[in-house]
Amino acid sequence: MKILVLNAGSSSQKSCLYALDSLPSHPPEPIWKADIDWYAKPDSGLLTVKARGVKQSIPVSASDRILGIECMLKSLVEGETRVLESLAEISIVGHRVVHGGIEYSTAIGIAPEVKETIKALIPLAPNHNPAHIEGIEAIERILGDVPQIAVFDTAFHRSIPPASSLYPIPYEWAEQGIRRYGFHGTSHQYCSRQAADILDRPIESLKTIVAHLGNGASLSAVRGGVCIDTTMGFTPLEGLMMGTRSGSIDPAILIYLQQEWAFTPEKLNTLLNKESGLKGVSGISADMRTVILAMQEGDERSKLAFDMYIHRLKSCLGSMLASLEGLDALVFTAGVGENSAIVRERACQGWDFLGLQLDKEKNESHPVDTDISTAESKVRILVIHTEEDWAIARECWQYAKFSGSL
Ligand SMILES: Nc1ncnc2c1ncn2[C@@H]1O[C@H](COP(=O)(O)OP(=O)(O)O)[C@@H](O)[C@H]1O
Ligand SMILES: CC(=O)OP(=O)(O)O
Ligand SMILES: [Mg+2]
Repeated sequence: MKILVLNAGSSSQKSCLYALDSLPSHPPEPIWKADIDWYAKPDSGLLTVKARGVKQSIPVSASDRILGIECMLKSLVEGETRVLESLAEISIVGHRVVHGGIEYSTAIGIAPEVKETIKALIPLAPNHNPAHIEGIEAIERILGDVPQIAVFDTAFHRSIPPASSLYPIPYEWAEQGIRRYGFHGTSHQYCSRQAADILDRPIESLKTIVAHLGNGASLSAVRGGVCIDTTMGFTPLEGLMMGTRSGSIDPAILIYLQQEWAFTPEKLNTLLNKESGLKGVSGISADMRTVILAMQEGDERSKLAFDMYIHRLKSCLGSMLASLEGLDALVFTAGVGENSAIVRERACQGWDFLGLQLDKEKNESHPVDTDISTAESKVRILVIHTEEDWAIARECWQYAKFSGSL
């Protein structure tokens, strides 16, 4: 079975193709991978395709994204990256969908009403849900009625109990859907299961915190495989300090900026989502690598941005720890979590009273899917390569199996 996965972000469209005869226990390599960076150049995007040992870069239009996605799919059947005779060989398409609202707690086939719900949720995920709709409509146009599945970032967090999923605001607002949804759920779920596998312990016995630190960043508290708390909220803006997002700030700042500085909601949205976080504080970059380099070269604002990032990460770790009332494993994942030894080191400092001890050497040895705590540590510290695309493909496989199309 050929499963195509589309993972649309605000600034990129990632995609991969899996060819499966059976469901493997470990993530297989996709046979084709593509990535469109819509902002690669001021006037055009850049498509990068990797397949059959070849890497190709092709400029694509950024003003008509559906055309760009068409170009990406053509590379499956044409040229040096060709891996299919025809696009009709694709049996099913899985989409990462960031916001599923209160409506969806599992993956679901994309019927017209599902598409309408994803559209209706655009105000709650303005940087993500429009891109998912583009991806779904591009597939409809190019592949006709191939089954499409939505796998929601919010689904894994539906188990969070009301004491942590509701805000202390007029209760009627909660009844209208203003509550914590949480995001990156596919990654949190995959990593918490993988942690149990690596530790060779039943997931039911584990209290785990997953730190998904990418461009967007969130923590989850997982008890016995069930999510009980997370740092992102009604939208992916709450919680940790991120690349370009502020994370949590006093809500009265927004009232002040509107009343005293005449900021419009649109302006606030752009400034808090795209011009804050590491980028806003350092004034240099949203990319943790660049901020660390500048800090090491003596740039004061980059040092401040880094210190704030760590402070907020540790505060939120404390909050997840309180929800779990204990901790067996702390997992680092996503771009920053998997690659930055200094972020892991600083995040793990000061928890001696918990018996949490990082092994410095292991931490600096580019660890993947491994334990980086000392033998004496009472809490295991793991680095896990997140496999959101594979988790989505697996959902597609299961959906196809149970719907009888396998
Ligand atoms: N070696 C590294 N050190 C620090 N940060 C890194 C490193 N490699 C990647 N990153 C960070 O990872 C981020 C991207 O993470 P990723 O999980 O791919 O994000 P997303 O899926 O949200 O786009 C980049 O912005 C970069 O800051
Ligand atoms: C929900 C979210 O923040 O996603 P990403 O990290 O991909 O931007
Ligand atoms: Mg990501």
